[in-house]
Parts: sequence; C-alpha cells; structure tokens
Amino acid sequence: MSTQLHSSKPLSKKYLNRIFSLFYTLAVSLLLLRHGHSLIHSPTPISVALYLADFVFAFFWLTSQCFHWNPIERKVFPQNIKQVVEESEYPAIDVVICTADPIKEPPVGVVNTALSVLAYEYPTEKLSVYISDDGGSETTLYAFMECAMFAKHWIPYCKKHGVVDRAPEVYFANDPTSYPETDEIKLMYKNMKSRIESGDPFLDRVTTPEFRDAFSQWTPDFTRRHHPTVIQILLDNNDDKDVEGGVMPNLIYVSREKDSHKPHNFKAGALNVMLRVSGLMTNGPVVLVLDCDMYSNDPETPLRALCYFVDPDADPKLGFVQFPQRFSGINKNDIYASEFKPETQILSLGMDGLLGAQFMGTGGFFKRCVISDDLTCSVATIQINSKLIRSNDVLVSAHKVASCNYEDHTKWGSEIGFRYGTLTEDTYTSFRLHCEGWKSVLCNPKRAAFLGGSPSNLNDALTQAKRWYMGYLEIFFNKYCPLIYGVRSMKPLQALCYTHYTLRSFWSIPIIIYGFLPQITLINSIPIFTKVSEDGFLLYAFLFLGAYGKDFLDFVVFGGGSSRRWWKNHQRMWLMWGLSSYPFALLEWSLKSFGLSTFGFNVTSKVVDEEGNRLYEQGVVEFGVESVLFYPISVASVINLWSFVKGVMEVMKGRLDEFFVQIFICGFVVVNSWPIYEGMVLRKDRGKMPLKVSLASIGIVMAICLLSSLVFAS
Ligand SMILES: O=c1ccn([C@@H]2O[C@H](COP(=O)(O)OP(=O)(O)O[C@H]3O[C@H](CO)[C@@H](O)[C@H](O)[C@H]3O)[C@@H](O)[C@H]2O)c(=O)[nH]1
Ligand SMILES: [Mn+2]
Repeated sequence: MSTQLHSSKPLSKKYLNRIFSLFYTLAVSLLLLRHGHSLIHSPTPISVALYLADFVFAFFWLTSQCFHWNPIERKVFPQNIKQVVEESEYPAIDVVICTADPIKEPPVGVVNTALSVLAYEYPTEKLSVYISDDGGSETTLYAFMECAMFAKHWIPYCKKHGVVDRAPEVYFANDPTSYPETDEIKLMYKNMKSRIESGDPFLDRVTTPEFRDAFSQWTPDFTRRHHPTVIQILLDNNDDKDVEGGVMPNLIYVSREKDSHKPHNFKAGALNVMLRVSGLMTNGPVVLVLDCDMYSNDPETPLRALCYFVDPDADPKLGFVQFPQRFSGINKNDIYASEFKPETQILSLGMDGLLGAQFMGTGGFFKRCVISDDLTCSVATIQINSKLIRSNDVLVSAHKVASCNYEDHTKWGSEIGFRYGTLTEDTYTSFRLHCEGWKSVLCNPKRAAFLGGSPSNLNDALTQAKRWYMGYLEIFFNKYCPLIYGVRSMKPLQALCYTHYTLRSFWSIPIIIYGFLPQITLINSIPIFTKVSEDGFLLYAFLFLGAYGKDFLDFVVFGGGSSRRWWKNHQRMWLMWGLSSYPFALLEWSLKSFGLSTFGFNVTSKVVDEEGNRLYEQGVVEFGVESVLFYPISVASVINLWSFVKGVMEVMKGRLDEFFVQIFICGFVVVNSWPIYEGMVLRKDRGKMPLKVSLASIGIVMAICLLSSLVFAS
C-alpha cells in the first residue's frame, strides 16, 4: 500500500518560458539602447517620457520572469493519510473566521462559512471554529447562537449523506437529492435565516440565561470602535452533542476590545488576538485563517493540508499550506477580472517552485508555532489543550489577551504573529516568514477548496485594488524592503517576486504615458514613433505581440482560462487599474507618507442588490456612483477616441506610415474603452456613467487639447 502523501513536478512550459525570456530580454535591451541613443543625440521631453515608460515596463517584465523561472505543480493523496497516522493522532485545527461589518458582510453569509467548516470531514473533537467580529455586532452574535443550534442538525446530516456543498445556502440552491430529513432541515435553515435577517429585537428569542446575559454587554456607550472584549462560547465539545449524540466541534465568538484612541491594526490585529485566545482555549497546532465570505467548497480540505503536516519526512521549515483564493458567482466574462487568475493560479505556481506561495489572506493553514511565540515547532509534539474552555481561569486570561493594551511593549505584529504596518498584512506576513527561512506550499486541487465573493461593481473593484496597492507600497518602502532586505535574506528570485508585486502601482507611469502622450501628439500632428517602413518598427511589433501573446498563452493555453475572459477583462482591467487604482494608490500613499492623511481599511461589500446583480449577470459594467476613480479612465477614453479620429484624418492625408504606431495605440484603447462609451452615451440604467463625470471628462480633454496646442506651437 502506498504511503505517499504528496508529490510535485515542474511544469512542462518551464523551458519554453526560459527560451522566450531570453529572446524577449534581448529585444528589450535593444529597445532601451535605441532609446538611449536618441536620448543622447536629441533629448526632448517626449523622448525622455518614452524612455521612462519603456524602462518601467522593462523593469516589471524582468521581475515578472522570476515567477516563470521554475513553476511547479503539486498533488496530494489524502486517501493515504490513514496509512501514515491514525485518526486519533490528527492534530487539532483551530479555524479563525474574520468579519468586520454586519452591513457589508451580512451575518447569514458568515454563518454559512462557519457551518461549512464546522461540518468538515474531520474528527469533531479536534475542530474549533473562532469568529472574530471586528464589527462588534450583537446581530452577528445572535446569528451565531442560531448557527450553534442549527449546526447540531446540519453536521450529522452532511456526514450521513456525504454532502459535498456544506454551506447550506449553496447546498439548497443547488437543488439537492432529497432524503427523508431534507425538507425539514431546509425549513429549519430558512427559518433561521429569516430570524437573523429580520432585524426584529431578538432577545425574546434567546432562551438560555447565559446567552441572554451575553447581550447585556452591549451597553448604550458600546460602539464598534470603542467597546470591551466580548467572548461567548457557543458550542463546547465537552458538553454539546448533535442530534444523533455525536460530539460537537467548539464554536467561539470573540469581539476584541476596541479603544477609539488606539490603532487596532485591522485584520492583522484581529488575527493576533485570535491566535492568543485560541492558544489559551484549544491551542490547536494547526490554524486555518478564513475571510467571512470564503466558505468551504470541499469537506476533505483539512486532510489535504494534513498531507504536508503529518508527513514524517516533511521539511521542518514548512510554515503554511496555502489554498489559492477562488471565487463563486463570477459572471461569464469576469468583467472586473475578479478571478485574479494570474496572481492566484499562475504566478503563485512560480513562487511555489522557489520558496513557496504567498499567503493570500484566506485559505492558509499555518503551523501555529510559526505565527506565535512558541519556539518548539512540530505539529506532532504539541498537545491539545485539555483545559475546560469554559473555566473561569481560561475566560479571564482570554479577556486579558484580547484587550487592546495587551500588545504594548511586546513583539506582536513586529516579530510575532501577523505583521502590522500595511493594509496587505497577508503578503507582508508571508514575506517576513519567507525572510525568516520558513517555506510554504500551494495546494491547488481541481475542485476549489474555498469559494468567496468578489466586488460586483467597478467602483468596488477599483477601490479594492487601490487598497492592496497602497498596502504594497507600505511594504516596499519599509525597513524590510523586499528589494534590499529581501534579496539578502531569501532566494533572490523569490524576493524579486515580492518586489514585483509591491511596486506594481508604478505600472501607472508607463500606462499613463502611453495612454496620453501618443494621443496628444497625434492630435497636434506630431509623429513620435518609428515609421512602419523603418527597422525599429519590427522591434516594437515583436515587443507588443510578444508580451500580449505570452500573456495569452499563460492565461488561456496553459492556464485553462477562457479567451473571452482574457481579452475582454483581464487585459482591460489591467489598463483600468493602471489608469486609476495604481496612480491613486501612489497618491494616497504619498499623502500619508507626508503625514497629510491616514488610511483606513475599506471593507469590500459582500451584498449585491437585485438591480446590481442583474447588471452583473448581464456582464454590463456598473459605474453608477460619482467616484474620482472613474475620472482618469473616462478622460483617457475620450482623448483616445478624439485622437483616433484625428489619426484617421492623417491617414487620408497619406501619412499612415509615420503615424501608424500612434493610431494603433489609440485604436487599441478605443476598442478597450467600449464599455465606457456605452456607459457615457448609450445606457439609461442606474449603472451608467454619471453625467457629471462624462461632462467633466470632455471638458478636461478640451483643456488638454488647447493647452497642448499652445505648448507645441511655441
Ligand atoms: O479591520 C478589519 C478589516 C477587515 N477584516 C476582515 O478582513 C477580511 C478581508 O476583507 P475584505 O474587505 O473582504 O478585503 P478583500 O480585499 O476582499 O481581501 C483580500 O485582501 C486582504 C488584504 O488587503 C486580505 O486580508 C484578504 O484575505 C483578501 O481576501 C474580511 O473577512 C474582513 O472582515 C477584519 O477582520 N478587520
Ligand atoms: Mn474579500
């Protein structure tokens, strides 16, 4: 019988990648040399700008090759686990689910996520689920009281019938096979859902005195930014049994103390509190971190992670196992490129072949010792904490470690746990762990391990990206800079992967230059690129087609993505991020660095109303709000249309040869801008581009034309 638990092999495209890299690097060098030459001979502001743009593109292209150097693919064999360890020897798992806002993250959704992991195919006495509620919401606590009761029916039902979709919302929506109890459970779920969503006072529905007492902590001066710690044990595996008499997993609600005058370090702060509280209560040697919307899509997932943790020959430096973020409910063409396919499923394979994939904020199984102050690091040797989680001692200590002063003068957040100082605590924490010598693996099963939601309108999508790229700048311009500190502390190629990500907002420089300079000059009848009939043209053509062609191959041919998704969205969203999220990230980060503003963590909304959902399902881009993030996009789309028209006029004058590259660029942007023109002119629904943004953009373009004609005339 086989006892192999996992395997890995290099992707076959690896050598193709390397050969292509070589040729492309030569072409890029040639272009930069040519540019350098013309800079020395006839420096003009235009040639300087083009050099800068191509230099930045070249930098990102080169650093991105690190992801393509050694991509690997892994497999796990959970069916062999029992040959290696007995079930009674499995490590206990503590799951932490973060939620932060009962309006943007409806408690019913969080409950679904919790139920999907409570019902894992894993010994229930070794499973504990902790809810971290940064929203400090009674409704969320109430929802979990309901959840605890429903779970007593749900868990045995799922296990008895081998249910795969263990988030009830998903299960019932998929029209499940009917068993004798199905209708009853469905009704139970429906009633629970409507009780949670009703918004009626719920106290009269809470019967146990202990649970009623819990709500007395919401005194009149309790606000989400200022309140004492609330800890409520909702299920305790020492006492609670399911309807068939089986042991229940632990379920614990925690809302850490908040003081409006103290920074709370957003999600990283919440996770560190949860590490300490769970450490006191159950101290599972494996900790799974989940966002509130990332429900389990496969009940065997913990066994897959275990394939790495219980392997007797495992690398002792293995720190965490990451399952890529995958999403449910993405529309056919993925109009906001919310799948993040390159980052989650293509580039991550490349990091996996170096030191390991980065932590993606959710879906990461950590060895507890790696993110806590425990120095003996072995999954097997840590004992399950057998103390009664309800005992007074434990509860008193838990309140202490959840208080907002507990971390003062400690290394939490700087050397221990999830690291502070950035809005993207996930990337930063894994970067620091990789610097410290820890490794990680990417476990990417065919059936997604977790599925979550993604932004459902353009403003949310751009805002989310802006937050990430601000967070990335905070990581780069820091004493642990990936390029300086990182390259010295870990495999340089891995450090360059982090460099690539954390500097991405600078992609805005070439994108803005190419989005405006060829256009403004074309409008003023000034050719700025080589003619089609000159040799240099072939170089440009190769660089453009090479970059896009390679991206297409990675996304569609090797990555299995659809070509419509690639063309209509992946590459279009890149332009949108480049014009909007990236430059705004740079701007806001600069303002913060000069002490002129501060950042907040703008939680992404997980609610979509009917109209929003309809637009999304039809694949129509939803603008709707007057967001500043739309201005650069709409200005660019207008100026490109105008210059394209001017270009056609030049062609009629017989000047195609010298203007071809400029006209091509405008045409490319115009094609990509189609949804924006539609939103400005053709649409009448609520998601159309606000009139104010459209008019202002036209005004701005007129001003640019006027100004530029004055400049070029002088
Ligand atoms: O002060 C906070 C802010 C957020 N969260 C939670 O953090 C999670 C992620 O927030 P969300 O608004 O969904 O952000 P996304 O941009 O979708 O999150 C991505 O990016 C984050 C880093 O910016 C990672 O932490 C996430 O795992 C990753 O999914 C959610 O469960 C929130 O409840 C908190 O617990 N406390
Ligand atoms: Mn999210």
